[in-house]
Amino acid sequence: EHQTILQRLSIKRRVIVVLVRTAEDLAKCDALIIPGGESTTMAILARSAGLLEPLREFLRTKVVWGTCAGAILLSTSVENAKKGGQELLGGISVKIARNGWGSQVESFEAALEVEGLRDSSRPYTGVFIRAPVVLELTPSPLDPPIEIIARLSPQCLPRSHDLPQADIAAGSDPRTIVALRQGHHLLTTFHPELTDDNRFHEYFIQQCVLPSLA
Ligand SMILES: NC(=O)CC[C@H](N)C(=O)O
Repeated sequence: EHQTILQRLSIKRRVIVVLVRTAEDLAKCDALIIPGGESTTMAILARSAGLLEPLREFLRTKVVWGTCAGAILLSTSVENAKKGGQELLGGISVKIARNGWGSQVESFEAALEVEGLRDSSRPYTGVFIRAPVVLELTPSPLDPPIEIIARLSPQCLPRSHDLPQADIAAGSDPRTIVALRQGHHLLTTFHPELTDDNRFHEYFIQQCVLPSLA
């Protein structure tokens, strides 16, 4: 789905999309999207494909965007990991909870206002499927700062939420954060590839990837 959207973007510079299954595929890339799926399985498969270390190395210098399970892999610490643990790649200094809004039946959509998106006052539909929840921002003083680019608004929180009203109203609860950037990485807890709206992928190419190649 990410590939389909990237290929239909109308930007001047052509984007060549490669599906990454091996370290050789990865070596061809300037930037990477780690898609949704199942983070524990993805980490196990990445290990057996010999991709974990190449991915960690890639993260040190290149642009990476993690969506949903990909966002979990990009985090530095995880709660609610499966028995046996969860290997992470790290790269973004957040603590995240797998399935933080509940199970499949609690999946939901929410209208988001995303900072920096083209036509940003037009809501962007976030699709949340067994989505992770950001529990805490944990940058050390030496880490690049974290920029929050979208939060769930009080009216759009899923029914399963139990967040304190005062913190939601103040926009200060980290659990309402659904998109953020740190250094050259981007994290979204929802699935921008599952909408017809190209704007998030356009943002990724224009605001994250192209500047890194300049
Ligand atoms: N839609 C998704 O990517 C779900 C993520 C899944 N809950 C996980 O833990 O990996």
